[in-house]
Amino acid sequence: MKYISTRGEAPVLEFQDVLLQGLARDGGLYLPESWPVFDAATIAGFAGKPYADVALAVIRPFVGSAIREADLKRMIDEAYASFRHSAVTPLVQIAPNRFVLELFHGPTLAFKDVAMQLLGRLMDHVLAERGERATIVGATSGDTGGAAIEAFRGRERTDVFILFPDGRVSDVQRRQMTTPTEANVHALALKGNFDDCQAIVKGMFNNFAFRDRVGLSGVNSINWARILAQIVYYFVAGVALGAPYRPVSFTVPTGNFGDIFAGYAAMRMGLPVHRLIVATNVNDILVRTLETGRYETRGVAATISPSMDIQVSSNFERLLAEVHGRDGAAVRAMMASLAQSGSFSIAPGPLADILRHFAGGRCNEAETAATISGTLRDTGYLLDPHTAIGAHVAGQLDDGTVPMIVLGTAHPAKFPAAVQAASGLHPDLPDRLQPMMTAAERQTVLAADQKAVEQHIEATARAVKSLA
Ligand SMILES: Cc1ncc(COP(=O)(O)O)c(C=O)c1O
Ligand SMILES: N[C@@H](CCOP(=O)(O)O)C(=O)O
Repeated sequence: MKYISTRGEAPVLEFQDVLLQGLARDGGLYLPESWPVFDAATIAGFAGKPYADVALAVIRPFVGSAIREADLKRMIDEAYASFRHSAVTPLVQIAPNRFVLELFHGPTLAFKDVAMQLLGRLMDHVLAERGERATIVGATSGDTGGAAIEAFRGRERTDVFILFPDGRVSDVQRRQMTTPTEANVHALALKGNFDDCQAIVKGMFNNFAFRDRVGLSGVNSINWARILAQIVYYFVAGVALGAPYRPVSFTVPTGNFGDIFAGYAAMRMGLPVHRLIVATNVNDILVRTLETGRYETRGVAATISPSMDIQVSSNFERLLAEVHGRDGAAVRAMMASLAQSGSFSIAPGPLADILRHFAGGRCNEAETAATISGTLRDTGYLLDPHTAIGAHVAGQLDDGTVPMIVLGTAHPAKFPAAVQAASGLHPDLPDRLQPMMTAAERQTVLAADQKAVEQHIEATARAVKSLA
């Protein structure tokens, strides 16, 4: 399988290089040259199979001959053995024809583990084969950072630097990043918001001299392998509820558009998907875009669903590339307008294409809290604030024709203050995570300034390398 950039001007790459690159050198995001398509019999055959077996079947066509099948299988088996539920991503029914797909049974209690546990192993494998090291960077609004650090801590071939907005993540999220003691882990608290962190990460990828000097790799969902691993659970959930013989719908708590783009990919690969519903908090740029065809950034408000406090939604560019027939010039024009004026418009044809599959709804702070308390009262099920946004929007937009699957993106114990305020219940962390709540923290506070971050990384990454 070959990969091309959404902006059409970066080298065409094989899987191993896409895995290590992160952002394409033209500033775009990599997409597979074509979508592998499974026939109905193949999809039906996923029913009842272990998660890791479905993962191998879904992921293998994208990897091709880049990694030996036995190695790929071993890494997938190991990645999902680290999950605390035998189904890996179980479905729980919360209402007639409505389900939560629990994606938070991995080591850091968020859906990011599903991809990151595999990504860490894949990167290590490719780096070892090449005899190389990499400097991993990531921007986080809370969950990607902890999952990345968990996946890469102590790995010899990588130093991992995570940029997070100081004071804007939950205590649990921060401690997941600041308490690991391994020398290759670096938590950077930036004086800004998530969009500042993400812009600095992208800026570092666009600084080719720096990028090449430190061997930069990215673990945000700009990295295709992140999306790839997330496609799997759409198939697993879909077949559990009747696909390919009947369609299903998904409502996805959305920020960077990575998770829901994985659902779009599953649909392109043959999964019958009735609708993909984007659910946002009050930072609703994507919902406004679906309503008006105009993508327009505004300030970011801090909410009780901090992981979704995002304006610049990276993976929307992948969808734009799809609905513009992979026309790199069209994507470049929209992204240039975004960089210059903070906005761009989508032409009526591509917008209609998007709206054939996607709908969107928003959920404010009071509605989030009311959904947590109402769902607990009616069903006994405790939602985290992000999943609650999905549940609320599903309630608004579900047309009731097919099973609706709400993606359960985090465990409520990651956001105990918000959950307790809404429901009166204090969700406890699992015992294995309790020690970090009293462990010493280690972080570096920096201005939200690309140069400052680059200088810190260059100095620190070299120091760690010279110890290795
Ligand atoms: C708990 C949680 N829910 C939802 C999201 C949004 O997912 P995405 O950025 O893939 O749209 C995130 C962050 O990415 C998250 O951490
Ligand atoms: N919500 C995310 C933001 C980064 O998203 P990613 O999927 O692009 O890594 C987080 O929790 O960090």
